[in-house]
Amino acid sequence: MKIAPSILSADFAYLARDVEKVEQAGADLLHVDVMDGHFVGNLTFGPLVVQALRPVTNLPLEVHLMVSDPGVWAPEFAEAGADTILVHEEATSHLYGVLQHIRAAGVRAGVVVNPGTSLSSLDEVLPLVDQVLVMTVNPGFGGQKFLTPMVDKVARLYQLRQERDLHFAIEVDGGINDQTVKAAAAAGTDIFVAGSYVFGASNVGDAITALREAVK
Ligand SMILES: O=C(CO)[C@H](O)[C@H](O)COP(=O)(O)O
Ligand SMILES: [Co+2]
Repeated sequence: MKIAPSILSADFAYLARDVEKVEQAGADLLHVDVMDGHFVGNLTFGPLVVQALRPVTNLPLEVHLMVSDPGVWAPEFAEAGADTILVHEEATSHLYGVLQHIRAAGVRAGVVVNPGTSLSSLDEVLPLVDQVLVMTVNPGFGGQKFLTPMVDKVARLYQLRQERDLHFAIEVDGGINDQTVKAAAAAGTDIFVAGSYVFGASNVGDAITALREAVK
């Protein structure tokens, strides 16, 4: 399993310190929630923050683009040093092209589905992506409750991957803690985003260990 702490729940006044903490605690990558106040009702980081983080960590940076114009912003985040860029299916009518451009920039490309979006809408892009992110909360805010019905969606995605002999990583994002991680793992998740559970803990290392122990 890979654990991707979401810096949405970090202390922004001490971002580099918090990133270092999770890196030392054994996190596998860093999840950066980019929100534009339009696609979702919250406003967070721009490419300059990714550029600033790049030299302070060796962790791969994955950028979760919750913006209305992913085709406009993806090249900016690629340039800033993103290792993976995740684009919402719901955000663009040019999904295939945006994913192609991300890959052409030498960056891993992923697609994201909101809880209400069917996996069938990903049919044509699945062979093109390195990662599929299943939202397990409605996007926009950290600290929300895990949507249990999404476990079945992950299981269906896992089955689809096998049937079509594809190799994308399966990721979940939202409401992951030492309980919800179990069902998500059993359904076939490879990468777990965790924001409030990790950064809200008194010891981030203990929180990361608890996630790993919970799925053993
Ligand atoms: O994309 C997100 C919200 O849109 C965040 O990555 C997600 O909510 C993580 O936070 P938490 O683990 O606290 O739910
Ligand atoms: Co996210």
